[in-house]
This record gives sequence, C-alpha cells and structure tokens, in this order.
Amino acid sequence: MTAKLLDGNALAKKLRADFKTRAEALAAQGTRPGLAVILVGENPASQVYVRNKVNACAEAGFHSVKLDYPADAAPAEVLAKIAELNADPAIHGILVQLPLPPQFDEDAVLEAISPEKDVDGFHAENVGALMQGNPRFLPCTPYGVMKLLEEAGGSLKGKEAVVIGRSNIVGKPMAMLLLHAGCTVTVCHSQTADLGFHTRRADILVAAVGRPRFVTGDMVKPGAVVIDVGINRLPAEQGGKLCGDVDFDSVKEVAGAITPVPGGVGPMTITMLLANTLESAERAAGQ
Ligand SMILES: NC(=O)C1=CN([C@@H]2O[C@H](COP(=O)(O)OP(=O)(O)OC[C@H]3O[C@@H](n4cnc5c(N)ncnc54)[C@H](OP(=O)(O)O)[C@@H]3O)[C@@H](O)[C@H]2O)C=CC1
Ligand SMILES: Nc1nc(=O)c2c([nH]1)NC[C@@H]1CN(c3ccc(C(=O)N[C@@H](CCC(=O)O)C(=O)O)cc3)C=[N+]21
Ligand SMILES: [Mg+2]
Repeated sequence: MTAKLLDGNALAKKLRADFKTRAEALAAQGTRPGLAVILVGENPASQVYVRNKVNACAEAGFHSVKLDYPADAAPAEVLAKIAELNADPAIHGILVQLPLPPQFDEDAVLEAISPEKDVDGFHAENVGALMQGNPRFLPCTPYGVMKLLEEAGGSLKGKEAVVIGRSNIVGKPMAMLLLHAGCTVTVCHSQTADLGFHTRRADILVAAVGRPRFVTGDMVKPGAVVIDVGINRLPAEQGGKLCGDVDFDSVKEVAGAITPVPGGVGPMTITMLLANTLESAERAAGQ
C-alpha cells in the first residue's frame, strides 16, 4: 500500500470531543443542543444510520428525539410533526431521513422544515445560499469530505477536482464546496463520455456513484487524493460486507491518500450533522 489512509473514525472522534465541550458549556447557560430525526418506513440501512445519529448525539451530550413512522404513513401527519418541531425551542436541528416512501413529495417535505433548523442543508433557501457563497448550513457529507481533505493536507487552490455523481445530497453540493475552495471542478455522471479521461486528470477524486468498487486503480492519477462516499452492502454470497464505490485494493497502490469504507466519510457525515446542530443551538442562544 502506498496511499496514506484518511481515517474518518479518528477525525470524527477528535471533532466530537470538542463538540461535547461546547455542548456542555451551552447547556450550562440553559441551551442543550437538540436534534430531531424523522424516519419513515423500515429500510434496514436507514435504521442503522438513524441509530448511529441518535447515539452520536447522546455521546456528545445533545438532546435528541427519534420519530418513527410506518412505511404507509400519511404525509400530512409527518408535515404536522415537522410544524410542531419547527416551533419547539428544545429542537435546533430537524432531519428527515431520505429516501421517503413513494406517497411523499420529498421536496415538499424538505421545504416544510424551517431553514434555521435544516441541519442537512437541503432546504431550497439553504441550497441557494450555499450556491451564492453565503451558506447557512453546509450539507453534512460534502462538509465531512472537506474536513478529510483538510486532514490530507496541502492547498486545494488550483487543483483539478473530479466528482462522480450529481445528486442533490452529495454530488452537486460537493462540487460547490470544492469550487469555493478554489479547485477546478468537473462533475461526471451516467451520461459522461469517457469517464476515465476525466478521473485520470483528477488531483482530488470524489466517488459518489452508488456502485460497489466502481473506481479502479487504472482510473486514478498517481498520487491523487481519493474520497470514497459510497456505502454499498454486498450480497450475502459475497460476504454481506459494506463496501465503497472505490476498489480499495487496486486504488490504494496508485493514490496518494484514500478513505476506507467503513470508517471514512460515513462517520464524518454524522460528525458534521452534530456540528450543524451545535452551530444552530449557538445561534439560537444568541452567540
Ligand atoms: N457516506 C455517507 O455519508 C453517504 C453515503 N452515500 C452513498 O453515496 C453513494 C451515492 O449516493 P447518492 O448521491 O445519494 O446516489 P444517487 O443514486 O442519487 O446518485 C448517483 C450518481 O452516480 C451517477 N452514476 C451512476 N452510474 C454511473 C456510471 N456508470 N458512471 C458515472 N456516473 C454514474 C448517477 O448519474 P445520473 O445522475 O446520470 O443518474 C448519479 O448522479 C451511495 O452509495 C450512497 O449510499 C450517500 C449519502 C451519504
Ligand atoms: N436526510 C438525510 N441526510 C443524510 O445525511 C442521509 C440521508 N438522508 N439518507 C441516507 C444517507 C446515507 N448517510 C450515511 C450516514 C452515515 C453512515 C455511516 O455511519 N457509515 C459507517 C458504517 C455504518 C454501517 O455499519 O452500516 C461508515 O461508513 O463507517 C453512512 C451513510 C446519510 N444519509
Ligand atoms: Mg438519490
């Protein structure tokens, strides 16, 4: 292995210790940071992430509430709960786990969250603010990736960054943060002609594709920083393990630095959710 391992668990641990100190200080003044997580349906992967989020809150001394709804829940019921949480002074962050079941209009649900409590950064007002360069909350996964890049060291200015994926929750905000950091950014997707041409030019390569081991060593520029956002569960006959969108074994021999899965971007996503919730609580307390 030639690549340096970018350890998301270690960085998450370091940052969360600081958040805990700040949360205790704020609580001593009467404001304990509070996060509400809404989960609709029984998707087992979503249940794991939501449980991780709630546990992370408890460890950092945050207040949290987990609200579970059955897969056939009426959208009006969830929207009424969001309105209640918007008005609840003990709650500084509201997260609705995506994807939602088909009877829901996802955009309508995201717009119902108060932008001041939208710690995912998915509300249209916050997406617009990010694009204009005045972000209120940075979306957690791209924010976590920026922290990992900081840890990798070196300036981002003038670097070639290539993002594979253009979703609203990862690819697009990731490209925006890299652009603001001074990278020259290319966004690739399923219609990109000659993906390898782009990826082999990348000093920083971010894979958010949703396909196991999609990025192989031959697609990577020697010395590049490779960030694996993908979370894929392999079928039972292949061991049932989690794996990323990057073929770790071949890419680690070419890249200069690489994130593992698990233990890379995933724990940093949860960490930046805590960061945003704390920030929101500090704003609510007038700090
Ligand atoms: N670690 C974490 O904290 C998080 C991890 N994830 C994981 O990250 C991955 C991506 O998530 P998300 O963005 O929501 O996924 P989406 O399915 O919404 O987006 C995937 C993107 O990959 C593109 N794509 C698909 N196939 C190809 C291909 N053959 N060549 C080039 N591009 C392709 C799609 O292109 P097109 O737009 O043309 O369809 C799309 O833009 C998933 O594995 C997900 O589980 C997601 C969120 C947080
Ligand atoms: N409104 C909303 N906000 C999100 O931030 C959001 C979402 N919906 N829907 C789904 C994706 C996915 N996501 C992950 C978070 C943590 C891990 C994580 O902790 N991963 C661990 C392993 C977890 C495991 O063992 O399964 C790791 O990579 O080490 C993974 C994925 C947040 N998402
Ligand atoms: Mg999607």
